[in-house]
Amino acid sequence: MVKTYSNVLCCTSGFGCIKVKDLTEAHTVALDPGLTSTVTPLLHYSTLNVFTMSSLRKFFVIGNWKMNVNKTRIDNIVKFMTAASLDPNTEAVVGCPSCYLSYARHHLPSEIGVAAQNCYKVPSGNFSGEISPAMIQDCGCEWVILGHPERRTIFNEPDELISEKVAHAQQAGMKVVACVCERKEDRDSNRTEEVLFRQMETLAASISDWSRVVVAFEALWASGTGILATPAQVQEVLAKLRYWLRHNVSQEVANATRIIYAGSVSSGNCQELAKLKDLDGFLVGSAALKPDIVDIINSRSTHVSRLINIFSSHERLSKGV
Ligand SMILES: O=C(CO)COP(=O)(O)O
Repeated sequence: MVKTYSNVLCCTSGFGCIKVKDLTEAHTVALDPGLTSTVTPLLHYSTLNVFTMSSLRKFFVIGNWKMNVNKTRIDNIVKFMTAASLDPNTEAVVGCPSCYLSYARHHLPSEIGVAAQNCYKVPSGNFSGEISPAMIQDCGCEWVILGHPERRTIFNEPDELISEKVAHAQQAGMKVVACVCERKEDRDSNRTEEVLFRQMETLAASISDWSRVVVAFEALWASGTGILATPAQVQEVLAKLRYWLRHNVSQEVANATRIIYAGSVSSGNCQELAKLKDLDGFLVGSAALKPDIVDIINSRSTHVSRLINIFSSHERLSKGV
């Protein structure tokens, strides 16, 4: 029996990640008798995990609370996030209003990161109403969301200012969720690529350490509008962003950088989206205030479990059991 899977790597937790074959995105693995003999020894480990290429980038889910929480609501979110079993293969972070950063950090388990939703471009000074990366770190938090679509569109933050903020946050040692977005009029006028690539260009100019950056793409036309982006639409844009990284930064950065999607992600659509080849997680708004965020954090585990099952049944078949 010959089965073909795309971009499959096998890994045992005891031995770290073992590449079955040096796969590029274009390769496929044929589980014919020749290759099966290479794969089979690995299948004997009980802790076998099977990953797609995209799983080399740890799945990343950030629930952005925006301006929708108070202490009581945070307590409630902390309760259901703490009680749930969260997939350890997902890096989970919450985006918290600045006045509650310390409170959220204090109450959430340390495995869940806390991000500020914005910051300014200098460490301190006479900038009423602003906070700095140093202040966020002083609250025990290591992440910041910059260039969020609401900052870009409601507060008219230009690319250049966002770029300066990213540069300073990186210099200060923060991890950054750098956002790019597409409006309905961009899509309607076929300007998606042009608009996103322009945003990527100004962002990239300010990034000194890509290993501490997650790129978030938001389809603004699919956020709070009742219109959902189809998986094909999401994949198309994420692939374009990865292409941009490959051609304008490097192959390594394109392979390693997590690109996540935002726009009405829910417990209903997350599993389907989580299978997309270039999707490495989600930036979640309204569903982050509800227990749905747990399903979204766990949306990949079902996919991985399914792959493990496929391999387990193949192993049983090859043993004739
Ligand atoms: O802006 C967003 C996350 O920051 C997206 O919000 P929704 O998930 O509510 O569409």
